Amino acid sequence: MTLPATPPRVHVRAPGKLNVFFEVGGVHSDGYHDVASAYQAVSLYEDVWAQPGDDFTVSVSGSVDTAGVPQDDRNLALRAARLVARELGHDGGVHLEIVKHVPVAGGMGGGSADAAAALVACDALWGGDLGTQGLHRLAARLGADVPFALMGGTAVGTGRGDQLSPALAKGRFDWVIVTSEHGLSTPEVYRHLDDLRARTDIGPAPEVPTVDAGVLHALRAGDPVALAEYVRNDLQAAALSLRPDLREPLEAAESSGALAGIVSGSGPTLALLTADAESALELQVTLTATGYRSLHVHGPVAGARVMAG
Ligand SMILES: C[C@](O)(CO)[C@H](O)COP(=O)(O)OP(=O)(O)OC[C@H]1O[C@@H](n2ccc(N)nc2=O)[C@H](O)[C@@H]1O
Ligand SMILES: Nc1ncnc2c1ncn2[C@@H]1O[C@H](COP(=O)(O)OP(=O)(O)OP(=O)(O)O)[C@@H](O)[C@H]1O
Repeated sequence: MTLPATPPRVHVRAPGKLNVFFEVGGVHSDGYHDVASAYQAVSLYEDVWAQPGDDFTVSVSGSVDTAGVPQDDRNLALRAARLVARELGHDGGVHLEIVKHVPVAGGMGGGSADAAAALVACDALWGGDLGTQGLHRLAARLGADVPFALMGGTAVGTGRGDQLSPALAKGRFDWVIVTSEHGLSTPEVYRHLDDLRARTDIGPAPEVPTVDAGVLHALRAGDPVALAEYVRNDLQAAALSLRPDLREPLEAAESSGALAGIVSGSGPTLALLTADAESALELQVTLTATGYRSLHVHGPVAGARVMAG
């Protein structure tokens, strides 16, 4: 007796990210800003399963509120799948099953992780061999954060944030993240920063955004205390202006043992740096008892990769 063939199914996991340091320069006519980012991939993951289908379809579930995630052609992972199909000349479709753990519109690049995972999954499913460079090229067409979700680890991103070079990081960094019920729109936060720069005294955009050498040194040394001196995010002023309620948990964290606290990317998730895993656990317990939704994560972790089974 022959058993019916099980359709092939590829499982890829991709990480969320924090911007340990983020400097924003001037804006171009296409609406994009020059940036300098020190990215770190952290242990909060998106899982994507890809299996052959007649059309391009997606289903989304997870441990976070997924109500804001489109399940049609606007879904970034589905757009990634279509790009791979076009690139490989593949004429079938795919069903993507996404299980999300990264907060939606939270500033941790969850949609970008889904897209990176879909690129890798579809390339594997259809027997393509796009390779690191081919995948990176497609990733950059999908969004500024997508190439880093492919690469993972710790890296410096310039240009739109998509021109990457790996950064050395020793050991692990323990972070507590504080999540919000409602997300922030990335373009709106960037626009608000431009507006604040034009109207207030927060200072002008840097001519050439650059990651401070102190950040790279602290990462290389595996020294969270030194890193705390340098963590910074230019989008923070805009995110806090749009969401003043974030000031309270930031202050609470800093008085409860965090070495430093910043808004992650375009927010509203907060990233709190701690000395080690034990301190992170203590901080998380304190913040949870105060009523904040918090999670302990660590970085760096690997980028999008195929999982066994
Ligand atoms: C805030 C960060 O998450 C930090 O890593 C990224 O800069 C945003 O990356 P992303 O969400 O992948 O961004 P995209 O989807 O490419 O762009 C969304 C919008 O964000 C703004 N954007 C994004 C990246 C960049 N360097 N400058 C920008 O001004 C633009 O308005 C753009 O239309
Ligand atoms: N697969 C996806 N997962 C989540 N959001 C998606 C996806 N595809 C499209 N989107 C849209 O993108 C928006 C931003 O989602 P995402 O969760 O990536 O935000 P983010 O983490 O703030 O992004 P970033 O930090 O890269 O700016 C969502 O509000 C949603 O409308």
